Amino acid sequence: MNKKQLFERIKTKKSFLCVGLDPVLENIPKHLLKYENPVLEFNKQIIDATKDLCVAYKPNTAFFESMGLKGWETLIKTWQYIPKDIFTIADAKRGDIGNTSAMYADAFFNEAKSEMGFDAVTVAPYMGKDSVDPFLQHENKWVILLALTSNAGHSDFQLHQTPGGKLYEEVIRISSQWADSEKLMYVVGATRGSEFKNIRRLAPDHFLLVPGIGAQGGSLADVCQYGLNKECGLLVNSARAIIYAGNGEDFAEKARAEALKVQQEMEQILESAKLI
Ligand SMILES: O=c1ccn([C@@H]2O[C@H](COP(=O)(O)O)[C@@H](O)[C@H]2O)c(=O)[nH]1
Repeated sequence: MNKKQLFERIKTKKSFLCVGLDPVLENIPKHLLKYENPVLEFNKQIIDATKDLCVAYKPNTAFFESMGLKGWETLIKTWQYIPKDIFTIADAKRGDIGNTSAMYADAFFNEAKSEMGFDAVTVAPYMGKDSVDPFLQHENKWVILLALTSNAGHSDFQLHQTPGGKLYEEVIRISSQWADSEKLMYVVGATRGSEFKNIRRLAPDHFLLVPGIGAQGGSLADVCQYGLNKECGLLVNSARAIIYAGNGEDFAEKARAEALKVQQEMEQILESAKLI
């Protein structure tokens, strides 16, 4: 899916919500345990309940990898279940020397080889251009580089002053020479509301993947005040606040109600910005 198509989906659905699929077996409703694969059933019901309200799904691979072989199989089946017109992000935070990154890229992009063809994968920029290039070489696929993360530890390195500015600013400035805004997005935490103005100065045209509303307490309004651009430019993720909105037999309805609240706020924001 290219940038234009992504913006079209956002306008059609009046939403830039990305639902995070971060399932934990111990947290899913007990009545699902009768299924052969309870986590897959949970994901399917969450997808069925929210697919008209969001434009993207973001499974974080850690939640699947932690379940061993069954988890990887669940990730594949979850990706396959997501409707093909919805943007898919493997939140895997990969990046290694070139030949290894090429294998990571195949793992998430090369459907013929790995049975998964995500639209995008999150990548750590720390090892530099040759670690990111193998992901960028895949046509019609996106790299989402970690820039300014939502966690408290973001200040340990990302805010460090370098001769060229803060380290995260250097990540954006240097990496934006590796690929344009048709292939590259950045992760910016919703908890970093005050930095969005600065980020838009460095990356006016790029889509930003924004985790941190919901369970982490970030504000959608603050993100949008400076984060929106002329093509929306935001995919705002929420996982726990949606997928665990309920844990009884009606968990999917509760998840839908929570996703609907976010979608309705997004619709108002898009209208006020005259993007729809
Ligand atoms: O800076 C970052 C980068 C990634 N994440 C991931 O996003 C989701 C957030 O989940 P919530 O339950 O909505 O808090 C999760 O997969 C994180 O690993 C992030 O939070 N911050």
